[in-house]
Amino acid sequence: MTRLLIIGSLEAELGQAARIATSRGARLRQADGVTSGIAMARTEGFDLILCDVLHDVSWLVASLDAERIVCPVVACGRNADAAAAVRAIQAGAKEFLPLPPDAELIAAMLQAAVGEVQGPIHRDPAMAAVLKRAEGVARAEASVLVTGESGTGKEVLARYIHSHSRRANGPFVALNCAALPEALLESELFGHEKGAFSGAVAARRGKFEQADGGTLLLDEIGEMDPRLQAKILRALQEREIDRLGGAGPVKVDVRILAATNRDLAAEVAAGRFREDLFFRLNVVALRIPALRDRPDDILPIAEHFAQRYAEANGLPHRRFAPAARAALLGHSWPGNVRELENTVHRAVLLAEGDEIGAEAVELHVPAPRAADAALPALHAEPQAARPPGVAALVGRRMEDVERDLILETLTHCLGNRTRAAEILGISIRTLRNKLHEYRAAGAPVPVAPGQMPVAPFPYASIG
Ligand SMILES: Nc1ncnc2c1ncn2[C@@H]1O[C@H](COP(=O)(O)OP(=O)(O)OP(=O)(O)O)[C@@H](O)[C@H]1O
Repeated sequence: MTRLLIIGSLEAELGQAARIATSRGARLRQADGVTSGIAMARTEGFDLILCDVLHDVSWLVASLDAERIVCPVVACGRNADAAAAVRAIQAGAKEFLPLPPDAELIAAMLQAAVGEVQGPIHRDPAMAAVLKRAEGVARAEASVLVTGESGTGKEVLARYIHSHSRRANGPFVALNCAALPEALLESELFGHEKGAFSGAVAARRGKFEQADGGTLLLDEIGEMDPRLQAKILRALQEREIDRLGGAGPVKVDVRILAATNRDLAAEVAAGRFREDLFFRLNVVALRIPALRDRPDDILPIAEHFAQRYAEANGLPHRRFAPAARAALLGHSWPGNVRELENTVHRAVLLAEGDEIGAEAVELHVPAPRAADAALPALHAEPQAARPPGVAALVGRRMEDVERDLILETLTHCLGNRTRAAEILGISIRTLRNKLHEYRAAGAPVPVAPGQMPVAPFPYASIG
């Protein structure tokens, strides 16, 4: 069920949008203005916010961002012209919905907000086996640990488990444990009371409370600090959490799914991950194979995205030409499904003619490990054995070379932070902190594919 917040008056066309959304199964809340909308978003989880352009969309997006409330905002307005759509997108809205509303468009938005409802697309027997196992465990209450390389579809599988569980009508809440520094992650997980720390201007429910009655996905759990691991363990064992600054424990009824692209058993052996928590999470383990190890999935997933991005960009649906299919099948997909999705998205936009030809399928050949490529060995070999290009770096500041290497690697990984951190051999948290610094200094930082605006109308892609 999609949890929708509408900011604006429900009289006239916006009320019509609200009726369409509820008839499609959305749970609706309404706020008269941005301030009350943000207050609601702080305490309740929403999958989507629809905001009338009569209100300050830009302030809404900036406030959500500042409070780290992750929720897509769709702006909507009457008598919409291209300029109104452009302004909304520039203000940070994900899409623009012209009023009066189109029922199909609202249905598509609701579906996109909760992700792939039909579950992972697959044809390969290796993936079919994983899904069969997932369905088998979905109805149990046990924790599930989903592992697999970055971009293989761990979150998609977690949603699939939730939608096949007894909790399907409850909320599905996901949190990326690598995205935040420890102190923020703690308040994000467990919530806080007003005044619990400087900056806690209002009380806020954490993800555990937001997921009450449903499922909480702890993504990239391998990155979590040991002190927080202990708190997660307590939440799992006692079924209660402590808000920061709270007077007493709060009961929560949450099923935990965890995902990681690390080898958690090895992390336990290395003393970086608590063994007791590992056993608690690893009651059922599901490993998603890399895309190169399930080649029969490549074309069905590519067709799916070709259709989806053609629709989203107002283009006709075209099939892949035989040479394009061969190119897709011949690639090793180091970025897995995320890379395939991005490649197909680009191919749909680049293709000319009645089919998507091989020339529109731009594939990135994996680079050698950055550490091998950029740095000379300690016991330097004779000049000729050095990686090419290193001599050209002499005279540059270490800091600048590091920044260029990080941004170049991220571009190579199509904006995928997890993959870039893997290649660079640094933690995702370090990578994110560095990107934050670079962005603050005005450097252009590549955007992750999942964050690329997908425009339902040709003009909404501007901004
Ligand atoms: N089988 C699939 N069918 C359709 N879409 C898929 C499938 N697997 C993955 N995707 C899409 O690929 C992208 C990456 O998937 P997802 O975020 O679930 O991967 P992940 O393994 O959790 O990545 P990370 O480790 O980087 O967090 C998403 O846009 C998702 O919708």
